[in-house]
Amino acid sequence: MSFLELHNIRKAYTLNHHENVILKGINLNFDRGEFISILGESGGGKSTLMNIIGGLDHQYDGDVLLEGESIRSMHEKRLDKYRRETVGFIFQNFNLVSYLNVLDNVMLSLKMTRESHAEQVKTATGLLKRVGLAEQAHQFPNELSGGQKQRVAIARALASDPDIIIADEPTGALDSQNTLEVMDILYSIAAEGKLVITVTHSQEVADYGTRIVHLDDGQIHDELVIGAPFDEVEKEPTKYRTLGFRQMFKMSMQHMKRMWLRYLLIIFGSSIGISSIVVMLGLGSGIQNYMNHQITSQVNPTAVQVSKKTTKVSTKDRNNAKTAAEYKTAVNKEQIAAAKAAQVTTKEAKQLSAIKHVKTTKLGYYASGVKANYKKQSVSSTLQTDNPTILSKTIKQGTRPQKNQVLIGRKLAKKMMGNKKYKQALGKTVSVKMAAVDKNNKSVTVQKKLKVSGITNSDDTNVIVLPSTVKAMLNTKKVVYRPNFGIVQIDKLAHVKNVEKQIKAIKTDKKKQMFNYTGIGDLIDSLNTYIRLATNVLTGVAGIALLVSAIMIIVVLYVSVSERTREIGVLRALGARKRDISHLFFAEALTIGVLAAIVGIIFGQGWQLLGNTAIWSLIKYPIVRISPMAMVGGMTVSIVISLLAALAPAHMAARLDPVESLSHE
Ligand SMILES: Nc1ncnc2c1ncn2[C@@H]1O[C@H](COP(=O)(O)OP(=O)(O)OP(=O)(O)O)[C@@H](O)[C@H]1O
Repeated sequence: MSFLELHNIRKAYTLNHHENVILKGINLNFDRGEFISILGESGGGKSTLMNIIGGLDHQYDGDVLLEGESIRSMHEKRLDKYRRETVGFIFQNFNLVSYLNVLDNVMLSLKMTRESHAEQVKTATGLLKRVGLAEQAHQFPNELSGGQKQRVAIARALASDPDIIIADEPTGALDSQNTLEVMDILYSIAAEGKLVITVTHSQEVADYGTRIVHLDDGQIHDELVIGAPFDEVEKEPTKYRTLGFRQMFKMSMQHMKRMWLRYLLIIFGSSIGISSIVVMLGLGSGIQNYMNHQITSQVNPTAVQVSKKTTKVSTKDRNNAKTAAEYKTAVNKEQIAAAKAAQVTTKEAKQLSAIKHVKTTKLGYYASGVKANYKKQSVSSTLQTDNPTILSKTIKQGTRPQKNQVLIGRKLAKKMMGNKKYKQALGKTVSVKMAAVDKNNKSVTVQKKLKVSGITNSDDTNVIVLPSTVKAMLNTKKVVYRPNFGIVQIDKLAHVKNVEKQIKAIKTDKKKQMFNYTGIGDLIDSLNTYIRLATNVLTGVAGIALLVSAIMIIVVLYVSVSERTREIGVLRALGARKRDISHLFFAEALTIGVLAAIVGIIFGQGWQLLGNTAIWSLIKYPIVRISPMAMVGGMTVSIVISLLAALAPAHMAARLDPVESLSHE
């Protein structure tokens, strides 16, 4: 059994329904230490045969046996391993990776060995020394002569220490001096006990071999042994591994660095989409915060004022009254009935407190038809006991009322002191007068002098006092203090709507709705929902920019695949797996995604600064607020979009046929 055996290899191409047979049954045996020259005319099928031996082409009849193992029946993974570990390719047109320097081109093969990085550099440097290129290690392929390029290719083929070196027209593009040098190197490789198979149409080159095989018209015409094979040399077994994502990522970086302008533009383009999304989200949350800030600076949205739902008081007596006295009595009765109906009891307050998410229920007293008298002026007012719906921040002068004190609306202060001097109302004494119903169901008027403790910024004539003040006022006429509203304090704005629903659901004994409520929590909640909706719509519109950037990434990656087709062929010939090839493009997409997101977020911050500075003089509030969540979201969207955009190009690259890739023009 020979080291490598070709059994009846037959290969045909079908073009326009016409079968063109290229190899017509090739039988050959090769051993280690042989330097085989396959000599033949152009178009005779030499390269086709090399691709079959090298495991790049498996569309043929017959078989290739490596130490008895059929290459034809090798599954993909084993075939990758065969190319990685057993075969080293040298091509007529060198096929160096243009964006890698000489050392990195040689290292490409070494990356598939388990040597440490330092060992790999040492091996690669040693190989470059051997082919006479130690000085050029850091030059790029376009800075080398043809002969130098081919020597780099030889060093790369040797790097993984393969058993077979396949050289397809290695001197085809070289002058005679370089041909001589390259053939000398190949000869020395064979002398180390490796199997070297070269393809040539030059008799002179073929004469370097230990055996010349004439291939013509797809057949072996004759074989000529012109030298003894070299002895096998014992060698240390090399440990191999596949190219990992890290390696492919590094290669992508090197490629992107070489093509920096293209990638800079695409990153810039994609970042516009990301920054628009981030800014839209920031604007949405900024507007929401601003509106909430504006509203909550005036009212407490989580406090709901609850009062009894007014039932119709019968006006029968009033309508039937015959005398003025009867009419007055009837009205008095109506007032008593209304006051009674409006009363909120402790038991009912407990019912309100029992609702989920209600923190407290505080009872208070409210009266309309109140008169606030100061000097000769009498101003119509409403009285209310102090409660959490009155926010301290609305008190612009003075403080909340203590006992026998009153907090008044700005309008009342203006009426008392005049528009310009209204602040002077602070500390003045106002006589507050209101009607009440006493124990004997008689309408009485109660009155008390109260000191102004503060002025609110609300434009009304309201007077706000402590319950104890009202109690004392009512007590002057022996009227019992009966609260007629409740303030329900809810734990969170989001629960306001639900609590309000439940307040509405509380029924009287007669199955009628018991309470009415006033509060703006549900309004704010609805407002927030609308703002969120508008933000989402705007973000969606900004997302169109992302769609455009996704298309740009797809186009750039397709261009990249097309430009790198040969490189893909070389990588496959060196033993890279399909997965490694697709990783090459996913790594590019990932880099674009991450960098576009970073640039987009920086742009977003810039827009935020610009927008907020521009609007500051107007509203004194930062209207754009890019949250960390929005930034994380922008980053995620950018990466996901880029990776999705890479799916098709990466898939296409991975599926490229190695032979076709290598012959790509
Ligand atoms: N993909 C293909 N489809 C159809 N025909 C092909 C294909 N690849 C190669 N051929 C044909 O196969 C024949 C052999 O090609 P091959 O490259 O093996 O020849 P060669 O002996 O290496 O020639 P050269 O020395 O010029 O490189 C040629 O006639 C070529 O036209």
